[in-house]
Amino acid sequence: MTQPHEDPASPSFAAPAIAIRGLGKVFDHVVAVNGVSFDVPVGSFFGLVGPNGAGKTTTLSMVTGLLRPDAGQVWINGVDMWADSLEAKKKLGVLADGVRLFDRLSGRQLVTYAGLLRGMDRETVAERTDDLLRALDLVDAGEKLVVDYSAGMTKKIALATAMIHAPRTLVLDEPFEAVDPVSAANIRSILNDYVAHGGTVVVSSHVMDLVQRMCSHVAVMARGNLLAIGTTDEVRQGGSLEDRFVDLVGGRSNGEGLSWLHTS
Ligand SMILES: Nc1ncnc2c1ncn2[C@@H]1O[C@H](COP(=O)(O)OP(=O)(O)OP(=O)(O)O)[C@@H](O)[C@H]1O
Repeated sequence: MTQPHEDPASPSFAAPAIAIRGLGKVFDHVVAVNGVSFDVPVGSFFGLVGPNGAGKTTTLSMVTGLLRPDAGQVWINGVDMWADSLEAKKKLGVLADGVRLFDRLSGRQLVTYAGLLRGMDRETVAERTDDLLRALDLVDAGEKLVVDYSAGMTKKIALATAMIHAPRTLVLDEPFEAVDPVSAANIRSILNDYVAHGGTVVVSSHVMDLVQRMCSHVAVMARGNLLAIGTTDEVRQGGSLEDRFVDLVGGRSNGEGLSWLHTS
């Protein structure tokens, strides 16, 4: 199980990839995240799921140092994100939702910039940029400005910027959104390979089928609370993850009240 039992600040604590304790955020009286606590084990492929407005992006933004929590703490491989952000951020690669990219750069320039910003030498950055553009099927688009990319291409180039420095943990908010099926399969195999070699991946997604097939662990959030957490098999309890998700979250409406939409 991935529910926390120990204090991450204790010296005997075997640091998970991410430890979250009592994390909370309120926006204008809306409780976006309501004091959640969980661990993401090292080497796991961890899915964070929940309906629209559940608090997934807010949680991931606080985990990755983009949004200051109102309450609680986050440790990345044992390093306190908000006490030592610089050190904690070195261990992370982040694909954030809705964050602007420098889109007047070409794809190649953007990935190169991300590598240099991480303090890598030019030669390694150039080699890895070539590898990433090839793996993500962006070689032809490498010289094109990011502002002219499609939504899926933008997602893929942002993913490349998150991976260039070979972080220990990747936190990816909706990495498959708008991405075509072939590119999604390529991204999945890159991520599977990364996990097989000791990396940790956290993804948020609305696609239950994908999460069930891909993730070793799942957390289900709704209205800022954690409803279930564990290995994917523990959470789905023998059924499909989608059925379990609907059971936990509720809210099926069957289109009631929309009879005016019927054409005959
Ligand atoms: N900057 C903000 N200002 C005000 N309210 C916000 C802000 N960001 C998020 N919220 C609110 O916090 C709640 C959680 O939003 P969040 O974006 O974290 O949900 P989510 O689970 O990522 O949703 P989705 O699946 O639709 O992306 C929502 O009620 C949202 O309206």
